[in-house]
Amino acid sequence: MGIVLGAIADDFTGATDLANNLVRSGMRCVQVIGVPDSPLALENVDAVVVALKSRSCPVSQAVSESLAALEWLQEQGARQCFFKYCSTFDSTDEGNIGPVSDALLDRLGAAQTVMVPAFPINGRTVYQGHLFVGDRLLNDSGMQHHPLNPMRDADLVRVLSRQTPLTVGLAARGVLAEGAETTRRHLDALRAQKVSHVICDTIDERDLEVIAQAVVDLPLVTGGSGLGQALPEQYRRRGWLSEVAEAGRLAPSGGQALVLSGSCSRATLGQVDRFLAHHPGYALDPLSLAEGSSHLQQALDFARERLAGGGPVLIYASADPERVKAAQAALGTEHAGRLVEKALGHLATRLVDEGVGRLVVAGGETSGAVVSALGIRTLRIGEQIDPGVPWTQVPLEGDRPPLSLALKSGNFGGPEFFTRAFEVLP
Ligand SMILES: Nc1ncnc2c1ncn2[C@@H]1O[C@H](COP(=O)(O)OP(=O)(O)OP(=O)(O)O)[C@@H](O)[C@H]1O
Ligand SMILES: O=C(O)[C@@H](O)C(=O)CO
Repeated sequence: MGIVLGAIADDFTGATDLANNLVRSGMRCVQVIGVPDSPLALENVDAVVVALKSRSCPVSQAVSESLAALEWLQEQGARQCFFKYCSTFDSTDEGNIGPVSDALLDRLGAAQTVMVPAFPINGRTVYQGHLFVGDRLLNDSGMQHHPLNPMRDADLVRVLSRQTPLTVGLAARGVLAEGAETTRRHLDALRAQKVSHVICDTIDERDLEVIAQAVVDLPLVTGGSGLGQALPEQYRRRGWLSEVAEAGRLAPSGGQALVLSGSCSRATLGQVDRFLAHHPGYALDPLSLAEGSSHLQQALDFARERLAGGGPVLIYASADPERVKAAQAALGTEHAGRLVEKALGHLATRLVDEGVGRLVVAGGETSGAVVSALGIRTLRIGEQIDPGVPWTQVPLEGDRPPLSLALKSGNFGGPEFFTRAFEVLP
């Protein structure tokens, strides 16, 4: 018997977020970085999340990597496929949510999928197809300033329709309120009208349960990690899960404590400010990084000195929208981002080599860069720090104890996240 759920996540923090919710709902889950090129031991595993870095790359690359992940997950016997993207629907008019979903549907020979980005516990809800972050519409939530994929429209039917030639429809709250059977019939009716993508309203956990029940037999579901919290119960009812697993407890960790932040999201900016009130931090500036290696060397020296003094230490490129815009105007958006990601990846490898054993990374793209630089292939999910962000554990080479690693999505975590993370760790 193969795995029950095979998930493809378009970034690394998103993958960890989904894996965290699956584990908390009782699935035994492994997260892998990229499509594995060697066989994995998957006994006693119910779900595998393949973490890609396909959110902001060219469409053709996102499609081909996602299809390769699907093929691998099918080889592992996955009964259902889950395309995980951001709860703030991060994408542009070109993609990648639409084209990747289209390609997955086509490869699976399926006529329809649902789009369920909501994550109510973290304030992401959808009503009449409009995405809210807390009490703000998406386009007024700070996401309109995102460095790579500014979200300037909260109407997801409209947003997705710009990304796909297929027809996009809506399962509105009124339908969900009638229960799973009515929702399933609504999906069937839309399918008969050739609606391939159905944006689902979701205002609370109950809606997620209804959706999960209505879509458990679809070959492909898509969305945020909220749906991942509700699906395991449906798999259990189908008898597909053999036992209720407990979220793994990680071995106690040691080593120096470091935070690397490349996220410019509103929540991260607040967390950076709070951390700096009591702890040392060094600001990386893309314009100075572009001038040569001395700025990065200064950051490294700063971190070494402060880590030796006991830490935790923060190195951050996180900056307000004006400063991000200025750097992007001078360097180009992609180049500015790449300079920052490369610098943080370099700091991570050097400082982990030198004794950092507890590492928090903020930002999805940033996490992708850091995890790739560290050559990490698989992650074990451990204690949750805040909703959507668990500690994970990664084996290190030689006889070194494993690295404790937390990958924080830009807008996740409470204001004191960067200090709280180290308090939660055993
Ligand atoms: N000062 C800066 N100027 C320009 N670009 C920056 C700056 N600081 C960070 N960046 C880039 O902005 C991007 C931020 O994306 P990232 O995914 O890491 O964070 P996020 O969007 O807040 O997180 P998430 O995707 O989890 O919501 C990265 O590519 C990063 O390198
Ligand atoms: O869904 C979310 O908000 C996160 O898991 C994420 O993908 C941010 O990068």
